[in-house]
Amino acid sequence: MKIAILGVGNLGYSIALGILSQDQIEYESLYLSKRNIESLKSWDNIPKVRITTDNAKAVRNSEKIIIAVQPSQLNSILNEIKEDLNPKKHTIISVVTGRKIEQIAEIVGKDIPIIRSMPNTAISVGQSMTCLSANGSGKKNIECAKTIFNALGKTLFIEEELMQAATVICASGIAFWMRLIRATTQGAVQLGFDADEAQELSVQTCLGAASLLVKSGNHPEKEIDKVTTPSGCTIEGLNEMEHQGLSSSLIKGLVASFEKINQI
Ligand SMILES: NC(=O)C1=CN([C@@H]2O[C@H](COP(=O)(O)OP(=O)(O)OC[C@H]3O[C@@H](n4cnc5c(N)ncnc54)[C@H](O)[C@@H]3O)[C@@H](O)[C@H]2O)C=CC1
Ligand SMILES: O=C(O)[C@@H]1CCC=N1
Repeated sequence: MKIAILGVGNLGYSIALGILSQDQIEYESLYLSKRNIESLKSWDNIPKVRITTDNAKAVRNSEKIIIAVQPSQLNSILNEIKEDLNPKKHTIISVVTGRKIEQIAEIVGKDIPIIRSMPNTAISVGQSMTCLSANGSGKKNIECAKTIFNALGKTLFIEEELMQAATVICASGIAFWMRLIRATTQGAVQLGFDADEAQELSVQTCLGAASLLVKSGNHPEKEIDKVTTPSGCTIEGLNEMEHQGLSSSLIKGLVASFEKINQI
């Protein structure tokens, strides 16, 4: 596979880190393109990696074109590369929030295979949850996107109309889970732990809770039932959190995020 990432900012950088650190992705070349390449200078010596500001050159020398720019930058980059795109050679994989496959096809043409993808920043450590959707010709090439993103976490193919919801749950979700971890860390400090220990306790417990569900496939309440001793401290804490609106505030936050994303 010859891969290009156009727009190596927060997410593009995380994807590049993930590709470079996973041996399941066999790439012949990885072109990394951004406007100011100063921050990527140290990557210049990595075998098969090419750093450039020339998007068209990156496209000419690649097959899978991952576009990771801000929504407002998308049209200009598509206009820059459209003459170099060939439907028999290229697949566009856009991770741009809120921009539909149809909007990309309007600029590059309907024949170009287009895959819309929504990973999250945990892709840099091979633990992304990545949702994918595609146009007609993109669907034929979906395996290449799955090869990349399955090596960097898990993937789910979804209808494109669910992509905004997936963005909130999975991409913004990283920030939401970070806040929950931070809050439990703050609680642990208040209860007597040093900050470093508090974070370790919180993070490992979070990982343990997620791992229990991954391994068992159980509903969270089944695992909660195992922890909540009758009249015990867990149910006391849990009920107080719910009286204060824990589940309700999380759901309202997700819905607010979803409403905002539809305006982007
Ligand atoms: N940060 C995140 O967790 C996630 C971001 N996204 C989406 O991914 C996209 C990128 O987000 P970020 O990485 O956070 O943005 P960013 O602003 O950090 O990165 C964008 C990069 O593209 C470069 N760029 C802009 N125009 C260019 C051009 N014409 N040619 C080459 N490079 C160009 C910029 O210099 C910058 O390095 C956005 O659409 C965002 O909504 C999606 C999922 C998660
Ligand atoms: O906050 C945002 O708008 C972008 C989309 C998902 C993650 N970051």
